[in-house]
Amino acid sequence: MEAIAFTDVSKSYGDVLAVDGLDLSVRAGTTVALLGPNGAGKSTSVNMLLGLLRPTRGRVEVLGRSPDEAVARGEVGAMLQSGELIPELTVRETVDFVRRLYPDPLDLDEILAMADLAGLAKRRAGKLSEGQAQRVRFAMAVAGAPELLLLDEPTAAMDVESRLRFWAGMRDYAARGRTVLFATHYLQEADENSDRVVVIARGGVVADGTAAEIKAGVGGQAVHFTLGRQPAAGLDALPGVTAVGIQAGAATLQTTDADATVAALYRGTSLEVRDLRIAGADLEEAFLTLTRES
Ligand SMILES: Nc1ncnc2c1ncn2[C@@H]1O[C@H](COP(=O)(O)OP(=O)(O)OP(=O)(O)O)[C@@H](O)[C@H]1O
Repeated sequence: MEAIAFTDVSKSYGDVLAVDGLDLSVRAGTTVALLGPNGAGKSTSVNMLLGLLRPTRGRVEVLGRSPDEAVARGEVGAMLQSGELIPELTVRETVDFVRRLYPDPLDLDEILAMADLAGLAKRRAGKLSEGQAQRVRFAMAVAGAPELLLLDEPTAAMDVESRLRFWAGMRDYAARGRTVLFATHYLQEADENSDRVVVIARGGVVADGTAAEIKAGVGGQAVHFTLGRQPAAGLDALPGVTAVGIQAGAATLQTTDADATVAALYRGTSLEVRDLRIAGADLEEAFLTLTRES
């Protein structure tokens, strides 16, 4: 069963085309990271899944229904980029208030434990740090035990420790067989917390797979070595080389054929090459290659 289905979806704001012919389906039970640079169309896509925005063209389905129906049935939980809490209510009161709106909510203490809020249950919402308030928003999003959980840049205001705790809570929820889609710019978060990474740029999908598949698909390698004060002229003409970077006497050659590049570096130049190292493209390089404006 598909939890999410975008079929040839476009969304324009006036003459800005924010989402451009998006086709994406997500099987129930999967955790998907929607990764993309600023303005790629992530929030617009999430808001269409919630029925907050209507597509200009195409069809959006959530759990086999229209977004409005799925939301009305309490099947979708969301943590959006903003959302004020009621400052006078305690954390416990806030979460309990929300869970009572749903037909079959999770147990209150279970929610507080999952969102790592048990120690803050009596704190008034107005006294929370921004990272703590984000954990309350997460608790509110899972309170109704939704089949589909949507998280739009959930860790934006969190420090390292809060992030780790947050992702542990998210994985706990996903492990119950629920579908989770989260939007992020953080490559590492996408890599570590999803089953599938969908990279979007300019409103469309530019790569889709596990983080390992995306890295392999870009296929490039990097040859690093110490150049010191020797001249760098000619490095860009070596076989396979697509880009040359020199920083503080250290050279990095991006290449499509590391063997040919290294062979030519030793045989075809008179450079004294030291500390040579070959590395696969990491997700960051893959992301930059995929989303570069051309
Ligand atoms: N209400 C709006 N009116 C006009 N243009 C908009 C509106 N909302 C978004 N846009 C534009 O649509 C494009 C996609 O925006 P969107 O917020 O979906 O991207 P995003 O991937 O979520 O970006 P970010 O990572 O910065 O949150 C951008 O060019 C943005 O400027």
